Amino acid sequence: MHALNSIPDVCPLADLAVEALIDEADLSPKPALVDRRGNGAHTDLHLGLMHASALALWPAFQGMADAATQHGCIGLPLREALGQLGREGEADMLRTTGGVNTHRGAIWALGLLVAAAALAPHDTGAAVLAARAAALARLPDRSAPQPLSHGRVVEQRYGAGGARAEAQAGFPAVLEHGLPHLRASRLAGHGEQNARLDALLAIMATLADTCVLYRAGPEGLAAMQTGAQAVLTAGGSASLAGRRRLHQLDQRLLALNASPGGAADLLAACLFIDRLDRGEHSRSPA
Ligand SMILES: CC(C)(COP(=O)(O)OP(=O)(O)OC[C@H]1O[C@@H](n2cnc3c(N)ncnc32)[C@H](O)[C@@H]1O)[C@@H](O)C(=O)NCCC(=O)NCCS
Ligand SMILES: Nc1ncnc2c1ncn2[C@@H]1O[C@H](COP(=O)(O)OP(=O)(O)OP(=O)(O)O)[C@@H](O)[C@H]1O
Repeated sequence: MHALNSIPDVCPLADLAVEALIDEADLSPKPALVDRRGNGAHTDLHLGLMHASALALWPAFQGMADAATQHGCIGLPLREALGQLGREGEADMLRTTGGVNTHRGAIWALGLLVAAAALAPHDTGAAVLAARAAALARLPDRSAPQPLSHGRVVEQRYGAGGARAEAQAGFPAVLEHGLPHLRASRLAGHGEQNARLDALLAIMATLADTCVLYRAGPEGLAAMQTGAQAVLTAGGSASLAGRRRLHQLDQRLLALNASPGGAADLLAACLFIDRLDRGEHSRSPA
């Protein structure tokens, strides 16, 4: 276990991961998710809890960066060290939130990406970074317990691969959808918040989000994907027509209790990858 008062110096990679989580939580208006307006479809979450959880994860991300630096290459020893650190991070999260799952998927995605960045701190372009994270995710972790998580239930019921498959494939939802939309919206002058919302919507439009599948089944998933695409087709978050569609999507997902938590995690991963791709960690590697 890590103690916050034992943090040595500023760690850019762990800082970037925590900042990505806080930026994701603060982004508003997100459909059916916790944001500055409220709790979305979640009775047990609120923005303060998301912030506290994000901050509590700093030592776990720092530990993952350190482990990658120490091991120095992709292989089973590093994979198993990361698995242990990820589970400790989850325990830190649950202690902080009183048992509520605020960031399980995000610890997984960002943890792999932090380790991938620390392995080669001067080679953190989006594609190579995601490929290294994917290689780590594909390695088996012999010590991993196999609890019947919501993701496993949904995998058995609908064949959705969820957070594991997304990471093992190199985060296609981020690289092929989130990141291109983030940058296209910025280039179009839509403003940073609208660009981030468009990135989230682009991820939602294609993702098999196991949070949504667990809570609302295939009907909920279809509502999420078609509703998100409708916002983008109408002109995105910066347009009046897009904002109307976004409001309709929010109402529809709330009615279905369908919170796109997996898409939210991947938006945080997208913001992290974007900043590394732009060289924002180069002051000091880990
Ligand atoms: C792989 C994880 C996410 C467990 O996955 P599983 O699907 O069984 O769990 P669960 O139902 O709790 O879902 C996890 C979360 O993933 C997110 N998610 C849902 N769908 C998706 C998707 N398609 N893509 C990405 N993330 C998704 C959601 O936020 C969801 O809450 C993780 O908790 C885990 O096993 N960690 C072990 C520790 C480890 O190995 N860490 C090493 C790297 S840090
Ligand atoms: N802003 C956000 N609002 C809500 N969920 C988010 C947000 N950002 C990320 N998430 C992700 O959504 C997941 C929480 O979703 P959910 O509450 O459905 O989880 P669960 O533990 O599978 O289900 P339940 O709460 O029904 O037991 C977390 O893993 C978290 O990473």
